[in-house]
Amino acid sequence: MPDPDPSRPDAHEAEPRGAPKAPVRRIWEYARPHWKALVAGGLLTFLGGMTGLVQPLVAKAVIDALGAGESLVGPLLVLTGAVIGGAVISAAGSFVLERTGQSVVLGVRRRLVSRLIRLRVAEVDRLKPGDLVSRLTADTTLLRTVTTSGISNALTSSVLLVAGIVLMAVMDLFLFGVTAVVIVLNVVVMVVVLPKIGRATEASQAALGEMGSMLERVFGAFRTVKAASAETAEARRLDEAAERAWSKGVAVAGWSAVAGVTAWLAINIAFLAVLGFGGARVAAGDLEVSSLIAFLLLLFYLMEPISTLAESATELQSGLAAIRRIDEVGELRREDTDAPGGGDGGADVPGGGAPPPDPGPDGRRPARVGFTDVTFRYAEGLPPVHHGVTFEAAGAGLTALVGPSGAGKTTVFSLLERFYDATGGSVRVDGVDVRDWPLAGLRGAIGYVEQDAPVLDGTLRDNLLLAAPEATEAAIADIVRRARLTELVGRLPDGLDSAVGHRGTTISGGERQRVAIARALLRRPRLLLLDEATSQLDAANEAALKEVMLEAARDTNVMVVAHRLSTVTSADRIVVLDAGVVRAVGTHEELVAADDLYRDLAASQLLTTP
Ligand SMILES: Nc1ncnc2c1ncn2[C@@H]1O[C@H](COP(=O)(O)OP(=O)(O)OP(=O)(O)O)[C@@H](O)[C@H]1O
Repeated sequence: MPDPDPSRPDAHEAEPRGAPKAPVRRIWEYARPHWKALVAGGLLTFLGGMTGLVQPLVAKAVIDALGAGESLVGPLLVLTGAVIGGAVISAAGSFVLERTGQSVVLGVRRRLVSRLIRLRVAEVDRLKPGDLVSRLTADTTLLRTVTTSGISNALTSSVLLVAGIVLMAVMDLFLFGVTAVVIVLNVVVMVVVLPKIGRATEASQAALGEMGSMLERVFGAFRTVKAASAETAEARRLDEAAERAWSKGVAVAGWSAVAGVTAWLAINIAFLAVLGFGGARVAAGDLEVSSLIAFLLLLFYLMEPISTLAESATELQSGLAAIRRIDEVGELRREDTDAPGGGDGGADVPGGGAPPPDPGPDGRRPARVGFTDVTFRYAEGLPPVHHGVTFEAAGAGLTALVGPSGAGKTTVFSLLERFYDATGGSVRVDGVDVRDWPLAGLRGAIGYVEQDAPVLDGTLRDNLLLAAPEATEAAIADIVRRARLTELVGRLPDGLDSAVGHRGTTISGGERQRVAIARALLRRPRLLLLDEATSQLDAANEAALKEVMLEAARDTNVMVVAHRLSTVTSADRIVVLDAGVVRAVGTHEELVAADDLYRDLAASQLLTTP
């Protein structure tokens, strides 16, 4: 048996994370796998844009030809070709970019799903699932805009702008100087406005996430909300969050408008300035009219790249806000629940590398469970739940955990499933510390029925097969019979293929517990953990399932948490937990004779007289 090493939990902790990367680099990391498509789309858009650049030059040629009395056919044909060709190329470019944006989002969503589904239980306990959902949906959608139009538009507009500026400088250095002053002023305004857009977008997305969490809270306890007549109060909370999202959205709109109008004003002021100064120079005979017209056309042509650049910068800020929220999910600790060779290998809580212990010739050897001096607290700052729990539950048989509410019984199961790691001592299955088991192997050996026996949205069959997707029809039929589900299956319109509703809303609490027990048994576990699994059953069904439990205990290590001692009087051993320590272990008769707390518990349930 490996000796517990107090420093060990740290060995399983996350590697220290590196310094946070610059957000623009993060955008590039998302886009990098698609760089070829991005370059292709960007090039097409750029080419489409360049055809526009030809237009002022051809217009100058047309005017010059008019003045010289030459034919207009050639320049007009070139102009028409440039317009049509430019339109087709631009459309192709925009499709390629849009497709790339969708692919980037797909990649991000896949990565997020893979991370979310593998989060540590402790992380999900403290987070709000509604907010996580909004990160997967709303924030990734925001990212799409950046990677579609944002990056490539910014690049192509910059190139077009530079090309236009060079052309201007070549055409007339003085007028170019006038234009440059106006454009620099525009850039200064942008530098001030853009970070405000980023911050407002992030706050707006956070408010959306908050709405998701609130909705989840309401639908998670819908009947309670109704019964408490709390609809109005809950709706008000949702309204407030919606208003927060609205006000931040309005702020984004306001700052985006400032950015847009600044770009527009810059071009128009530049136009007026060029018209004024250029007109004066034409009047003085220093500049040809055609050159002034071409310069003005060029200026108008640059209006589009400049406003696109402003738009892209705005989108980029929104995308960065989304990336910050998406990246926060990457910071959460997750576990390696994949079979060896599976997963992405980057888990913060890896399963141990030791080969799982031999499960016996038929894969059904009952597991041995051992706790030695286990200490545990749920989080820093919270009081310890276990103060040194020690007990053995080896081989086949029924072990019951009893004790007052809050004594730490469910926590014993959570440590066995490795939802949490003990802070000290050792939790062993088959003599191997659970941290040394591959996680998938450990959980594969265990069947677990949670306290509130959740049923997932889907059919009854989906629910039974959740932990044992390969189970045969015969095995399912056998489990249905043993878990006393035959009557339910017969009553449901489509038998096993009937939907059981969101959280099992169309079946009763007792039926839900039986479905959960059947699901755990179908897996043919070597260790079966039942947490208050029969608390909602009527006397007849409880007696029947007690039979099932005892039958399973013949070749499985079955551990049950029970408040109703009637369920466990025939257990092979009863572990009495009180305030995080094991105060006694024995059979019912031994404990009634030797342990005051157990005797009181038994007496209060009329099993014995004090
Ligand atoms: N996820 C959690 N985060 C923080 N504290 C928790 C968490 N789960 C349980 N606790 C606390 O740990 C203590 C032990 O809880 P546990 O559920 O193990 O008790 P229990 O003996 O199973 O109780 P019950 O019989 O009422 O189900 C309780 O004080 C509880 O409030």
